[in-house]
Amino acid sequence: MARVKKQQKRTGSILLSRHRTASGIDSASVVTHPRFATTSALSSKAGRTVIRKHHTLQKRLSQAQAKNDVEAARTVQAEIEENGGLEKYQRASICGQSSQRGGDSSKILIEWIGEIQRSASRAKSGSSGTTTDHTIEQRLKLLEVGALSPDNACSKSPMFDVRRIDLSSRHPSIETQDFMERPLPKQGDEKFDIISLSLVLNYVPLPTGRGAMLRRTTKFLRHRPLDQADSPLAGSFPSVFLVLPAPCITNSRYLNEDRLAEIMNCLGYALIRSKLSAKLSYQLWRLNGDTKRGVFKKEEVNPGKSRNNFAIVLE
Ligand SMILES: C[S@@+](CC[C@H](N)C(=O)[O-])C[C@H]1O[C@@H](n2cnc3c(N)ncnc32)[C@H](O)[C@@H]1O
Repeated sequence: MARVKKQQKRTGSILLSRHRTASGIDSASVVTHPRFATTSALSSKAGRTVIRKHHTLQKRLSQAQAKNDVEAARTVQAEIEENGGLEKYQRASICGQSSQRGGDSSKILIEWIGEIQRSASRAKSGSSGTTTDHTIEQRLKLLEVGALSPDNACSKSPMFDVRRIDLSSRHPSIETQDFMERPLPKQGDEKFDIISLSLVLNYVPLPTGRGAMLRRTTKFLRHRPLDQADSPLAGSFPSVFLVLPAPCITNSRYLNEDRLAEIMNCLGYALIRSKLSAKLSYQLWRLNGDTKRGVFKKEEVNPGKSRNNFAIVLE
């Protein structure tokens, strides 16, 4: 029993090292063995507590690391492990994805692509007088960053050819990889039509790390014949599917829809679809142009005592 406990703790610290890499603070490159743990259900309240605590501790860890405070970092890391580490956080997130608890965000992406196809079909038949059934000629190459399982809606859809990565894989079809360390594509066929960042940006503890993650997405997207005018998907891809907890946009001192749009526009993105539910903000951003070297600091855009501090900084 004691041995099992020790093993769990060690794994937790490996997972944390990978997380530190994600925030760009510690470049230690550690590859974990894939974990195929079964998911025992957590109650909704317990799951939310685990998730909230994990985020808070990760932020404290990053702050301690930024100050080179080794002792504080060690203490926080021990607390993260006590809280179950990334493994328990992922389990809690999987429970959150179940349809009883808000569901799988990739369903919204599929809905939107269906709408885009239908409106393109209508436009085309309106101009030619004939009805055209537009289907996607080529599957869309999707990079799912922060993939928890291969069973979500986008994985089941024939529309996509999905590549999945996560800091810690829970399934053989998910690669253990930090997106911030993924080698840059050397040629077009290593790029993607869509990158999904669903509840991943808010996992990154520091505002500068979030900006860097958004900037990095632009390097993995490709413009290809889908963009040609007769494709039903012209004007919609390549893009980033960005899902955030709603309060990151609706109740932050440092971020609102306008500020996010300014940041994304600076990176060359234009908003083509969005939806706000009670819990989540879903957005589809098309990469239109070149990234500019704009700088966005942590500036108050929405003052108020009851606001949160979620921010994105572009350096
Ligand atoms: C809340 S879960 C999101 C899961 C799922 N995408 C969803 O929408 O429910 C966040 C996941 O993002 C992963 N993640 C965070 N930063 C990452 C990075 N830089 N590269 C790869 N995965 C990352 C974490 O390991 C974690 O499993």
